[in-house]
This record gives sequence, structure tokens and C-alpha cells, in this order.
Amino acid sequence: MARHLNASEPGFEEALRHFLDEDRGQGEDVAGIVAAIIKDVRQRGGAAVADYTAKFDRLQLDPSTLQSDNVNLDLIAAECPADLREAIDFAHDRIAAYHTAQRPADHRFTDSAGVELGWRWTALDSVGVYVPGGRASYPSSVLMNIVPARIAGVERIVMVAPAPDGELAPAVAYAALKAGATEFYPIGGAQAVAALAYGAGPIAPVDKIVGPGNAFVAEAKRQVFGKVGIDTIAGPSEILVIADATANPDWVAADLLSQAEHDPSSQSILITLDAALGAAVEKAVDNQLNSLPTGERAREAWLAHGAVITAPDAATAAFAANIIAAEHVELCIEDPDAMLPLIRHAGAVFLGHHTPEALGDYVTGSNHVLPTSRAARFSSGLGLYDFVKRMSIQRAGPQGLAALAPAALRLAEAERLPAHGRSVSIRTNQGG
Ligand SMILES: NC(=O)c1ccc[n+]([C@@H]2O[C@H](COP(=O)([O-])OP(=O)(O)OC[C@H]3O[C@@H](n4cnc5c(N)ncnc54)[C@H](O)[C@@H]3O)[C@@H](O)[C@H]2O)c1
Ligand SMILES: N[C@H](CO)Cc1c[nH]c[nH+]1
Ligand SMILES: [Zn+2]
Repeated sequence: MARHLNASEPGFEEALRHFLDEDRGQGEDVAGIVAAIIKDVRQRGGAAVADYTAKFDRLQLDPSTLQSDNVNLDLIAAECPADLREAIDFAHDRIAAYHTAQRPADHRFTDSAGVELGWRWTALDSVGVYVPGGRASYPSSVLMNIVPARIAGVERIVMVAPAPDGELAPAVAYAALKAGATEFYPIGGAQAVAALAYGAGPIAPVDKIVGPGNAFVAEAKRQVFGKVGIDTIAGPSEILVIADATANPDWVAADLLSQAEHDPSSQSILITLDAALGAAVEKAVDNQLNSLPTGERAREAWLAHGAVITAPDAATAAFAANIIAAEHVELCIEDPDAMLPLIRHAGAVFLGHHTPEALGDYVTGSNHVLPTSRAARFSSGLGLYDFVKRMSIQRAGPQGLAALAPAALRLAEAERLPAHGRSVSIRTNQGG
């Protein structure tokens, strides 16, 4: 049975934090395993990546090319059925439109001291995009990763995706070509992240690694951060549904299971404003699990990391939601717009009864690569912003230099950095 918590009871916040802190790594020393893989890839390069790919994905690769004759993107893409291509094209165009709207503008202005100021956005040179592929295949994640990178103007887009047993889904191959990957390697897990960060075999290191993955991938990105940039910790999927008596229990149950089916480590939480609804949703979850082809891992996730929280009112529900800081938050309530301002920490919010989270996974156009494990407290989902960075710009001119010099000289003196002061005074003859 999923965990039960009551927000009206004393000790609720502590119990909730305790639940959220529980290990979702299924008893493995994920950090230790990942550290060993990264170390080995740094030492042995392509040979180590090929060895781990043989071990975890049962695919033999040539260590010097990290390719296999059996995984040819063009040939595999040709097998993608026409109706699926159409769906991918549809999603591609909506994702492109959403992310084009995110393009930030350069800005220049002159302040009252006569100093010209501003900033300019420039694209990253190279990115590695991780497309998960262990338990399911994710053509949608190909689009979510690559489309914003391409729109931002990134020239080198290196896609990695595991191909277990040499199987790569035709839709993944088609989406990679459609979106514009410039390199592709059929590798996954921590070894792929290490190869992107440090280089291995034919792969030259990239500047930033983005994309979702399981606990090993998320931990590997965390460990290589600093050598390269990363987007966020986008690990096993999560959903939080806040529902009131106007919600349909079958719909809510379906939404909870839509994320539980990703991974036994996934997290599904219901905050209900109506106790009867909570009971009905739990019953519906049990019924739906019996007929779900992915029911085994969804059940494992629901039993280990599922919770039903009863809350007395919207403010208390929002208080709990902001502690949970879930990847996805659905507001299945009568007036979601009234509650939206109270939700401060979430990767993505879905408003009303007719916006199942799965629409955002595929086709609303917003990005589905989103922070998990409470990272929504301090980071956002993937966007065009991840593929650009901001440079500040300033020009003083004689008038601006004269206006700023006295304070700059005084600060240089206080910091005991006389060369700093001289670089100013040499232009103004103001001493220092
Ligand atoms: N947060 C997001 O934005 C988002 C989006 C899409 C998917 N996801 C998540 O992505 C994940 C996909 O997971 P997946 O497993 O299907 O594919 P994956 O590609 O993330 O992981 C597969 C790889 O994991 C590695 N691995 C598996 N078991 C291992 C072990 N015991 N030791 C070392 N390495 C091991 C292997 O190298 C394998 O290639 C799911 O958790 C899903 O919820 C998250
Ligand atoms: N829900 C996932 C993000 O947690 C994204 C996804 C892709 N395909 C289906 N779902
Ligand atoms: Zn999903």
C-alpha cells in the first residue's frame, strides 16, 4: 500500500520530509558504482566504454569508433512507420515553436554616468544530449533535448542513447535525424556521460551535458559537473497530483501510474482535499495496475514511493507541494488558476482536469526534461536558456571613466591591489 499522511496531524512536515529523504536507489551504492565507471573511462577511454556497453547493454562496439554495424541511424530510421513520423513531426514543430519563443534578447543602454552597458547572448559550441533507453525508448526525449539546442545555434550536438541488445527504436533514429543530431553513439549509462565529459575513443569532450536518465545517469551528471555544465538533475520521473472532489478518480489514478510506469524508482504522490476521493483513487490505482502491461514496475514504484496525503485546504496542500518540489504537479481541482500562485517549486504545472501530464511529455511543446529529487527548489526544466550564456558588455568613454574613477580607485586601495588602481589613474591622472 502507498504511504498515508495527514497534513492536519502534528508532525506532518517531519513525516513528509522523512518520506522524501528515503533512498530511491533500490539498495545499490549508485554513487560508488558511478564513480568507479567514470574513473575507468578517464583511464581507459573507448575501451572502457565498449566494455561497459557489452556488460550493461549486451552490445559489442569497436572501441576506436564506439559504433556497431548493426546500429546505423539512417537504416533504422527508414523503418519508422509513416503515422509515427507524422506524430514526431507534429511534436517537433510544437517544441520548436515553444522554444523559439524563449529566445532571449540582447540589451544595451547608457546610464546617467554616460557608461554604456548591456549583455549579449551567445550559443554554446558543443553539447552532449543523453537520451534514455534502458527500459523504454524515448523519441520524445530526442526532440526535447536537441530541438532547443539547434534553435539556440549550438553547432556540435552529440547524442548518446543506449541500444540494449543492439536494438535502437526506429522512432529514436528518425527523431535524431529530424531534430539535427550531428554525432550519434549507441552508448548509455554513466559510461556515456563520462565519455561526453572527458572524451573517449572518437568522442571529443563537450561543454555541457543535458538530458534525463535513470539514477546512474543522473548521478553521473552530478559527478562530472564542473568539468562540464549540466542542465539539472533529471532522474526517475515524479508526479504530484493535487485533487479535490471535482476530480475523476480514474483519471487521477491513470495520471499517477503514467509516471510510476517509467521506473521502479519513480515517485507518485496524491494530495487530496477530499478523503473520499483519496480512497477512490487508491482503488482505481489497484484496478488499473492489473491491466497495465508495465504494471510490474509501476506497482513496485507505487508501493515503495507512492503516497496519499490528505490536506484540509488549498493553502496546506500548497505548503506540502512546495516541500515536495515535484517534477510534475497537476492541479486537478475546480479552480486551478486560484491555486497556481501558491505553487512555487515544481518542474512543470498542469492546470485543470483536461491536462494530463502525458500531454506535456509529448506534445504541448514545453520541455519534458525536468528537475527531480526536489531539484525544482533551485533549478528549472530544460529550455533554450540551457544552450546559451550571457556575456556582460561595458564601455566607459572619457566621460564615463571620469565619473567612475574615484570610487574605483578607492576600492582598489582598500583591496590593496595597486595595479588595478594604476590601470584607472593612468588614464585619468587622478593619482593612485
Ligand atoms: N526527469 C526527466 O525529465 C525524465 C524524462 C524522461 C525519462 N526520465 C527517466 O529516465 C529514466 C530512463 O531509465 P532507463 O533505465 O530506462 O534508461 P537509461 O538510459 O537512463 O539507463 C540505462 C543505462 O543504465 C545503466 N545501468 C543500468 N543498471 C545499471 C547498474 N546496475 N549499474 C550501472 N549502470 C547501470 C546502463 O549503462 C544502461 O545503459 C527513467 O528513470 C525515467 O523516469 C526522466
Ligand atoms: N515523463 C517523462 C519525464 O519525467 C518524460 C517522458 C517521455 N516519454 C514519456 N514520458
Ligand atoms: Zn512520462
